[in-house]
Amino acid sequence: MTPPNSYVPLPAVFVETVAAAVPGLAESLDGETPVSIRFNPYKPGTGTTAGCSSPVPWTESGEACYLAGRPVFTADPVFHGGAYYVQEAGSMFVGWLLRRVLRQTDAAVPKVLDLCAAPGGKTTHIASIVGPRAVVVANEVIRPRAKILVENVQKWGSGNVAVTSNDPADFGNRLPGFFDVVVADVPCSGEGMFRKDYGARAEWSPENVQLCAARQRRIVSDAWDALRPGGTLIYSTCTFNAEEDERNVRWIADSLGGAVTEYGEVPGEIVPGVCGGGAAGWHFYPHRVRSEGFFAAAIRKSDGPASSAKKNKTAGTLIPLGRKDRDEAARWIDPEKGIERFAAGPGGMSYGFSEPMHDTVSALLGGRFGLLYSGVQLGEMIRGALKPSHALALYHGLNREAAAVAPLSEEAAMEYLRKGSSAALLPADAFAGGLNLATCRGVALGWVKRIGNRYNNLYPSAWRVLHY
Ligand SMILES: C[S@@+](CC[C@H](N)C(=O)[O-])C[C@H]1O[C@@H](n2cnc3c(N)ncnc32)[C@H](O)[C@@H]1O
Repeated sequence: MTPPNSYVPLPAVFVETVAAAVPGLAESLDGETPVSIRFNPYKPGTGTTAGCSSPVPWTESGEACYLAGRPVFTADPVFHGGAYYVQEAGSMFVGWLLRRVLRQTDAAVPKVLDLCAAPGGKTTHIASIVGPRAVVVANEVIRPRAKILVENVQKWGSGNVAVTSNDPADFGNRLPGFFDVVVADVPCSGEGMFRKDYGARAEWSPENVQLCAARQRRIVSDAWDALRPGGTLIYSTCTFNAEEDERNVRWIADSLGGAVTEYGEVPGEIVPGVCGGGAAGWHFYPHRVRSEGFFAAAIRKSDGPASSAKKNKTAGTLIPLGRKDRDEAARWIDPEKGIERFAAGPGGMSYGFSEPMHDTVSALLGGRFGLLYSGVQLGEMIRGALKPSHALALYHGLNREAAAVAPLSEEAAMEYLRKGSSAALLPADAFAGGLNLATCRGVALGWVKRIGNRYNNLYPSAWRVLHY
């Protein structure tokens, strides 16, 4: 058996076919991998900018940067508080496209479906761009991966994401015309990862490319009806070959009914894919840009009536909190951050939603979607008092007046994230009596409850930082 990431040569057929068509590509796949991070605009000024070397050219000012080296991210407390996301630079181009798509949409509050969403790189980026009152439905069909997606969504703390775990066809069948934008970051043959992941080289074969291309077409066509007429599909892969990239884009436009959108002003090093005579999508080649391989395209769905054949008319029911519980819930939330509805959810938990998120969650429940998370999980309401959940601690709109704030040093914060209680690193007098919000460099990390000279570290056991 090949040990993890031990050297594997580039597949010969790949070199002779895909790479031969792009001079310089094969050589670049043995070079250094750039490291880049994207900051959380909902938690401004809290990420580490110290290691930034230069901005990622296709992002907005201050949105993302390359780092001079690769720090141990797990040893940085604010990484666990969602201050930034470690994301491949090319993948951030989805944000570049989304901004242009949204400028052309007439939807006042856009609804975006991120169809293949785990672990959440694009989801957190989309949630940052669309604003707190818009709605992102992040879907991941594979359950264990969907759990990681929930964790990353909670850490990001934007409050505008619902997480589902469904087959793409469920969206096409049960929510026709619901979304203004669908992002399909489809599973692919991973040629763009050949530089940093030798496992991807070992798994590559021409047959697998064909299988991936067919699966990608199936995923997109299954979900296509969920996109409203005039809405836009953003299609992306982390591979170079035309089967999964340009040819699939052409197939989507021709067979499903849409037009490939062109945008000017793209940074020059990004190579437009050529398809059917016109530009169709953009290629990120590692010998041209500081990025792993990536491809993205935007396809505007033709105007026409929304499909309604299989429309599910039953809206799900969210049970609103009674007045007293609602007042208690509202006390924990900054009223400026757009949470307008409070409802009881599964497991005795209470949730906060913007109005558009409330409507979306109702539609998802009505369509019997596997809803794993939505809006802001507030916590458990026990006899009129909220026992706040961990997700609320990480929500950017938490009212910091609702509990004492305990600012921790880096060392103390790491001890907290280890779920430790060392008297030397994390003494009880770091906390006020009762409930405390543990923070580091202003970023919320989680809750601590102090009773007398003892305290309970309430960081979730499942998230405990074990190695760094
Ligand atoms: C390229 S990854 C997504 C990465 C993610 N968008 C991000 O930026 O963090 C593709 C995802 O598609 C999921 N997937 C695999 N098979 C699928 C299928 N048949 N339908 C939908 N999604 C699938 C994988 O589990 C994986 O999470």
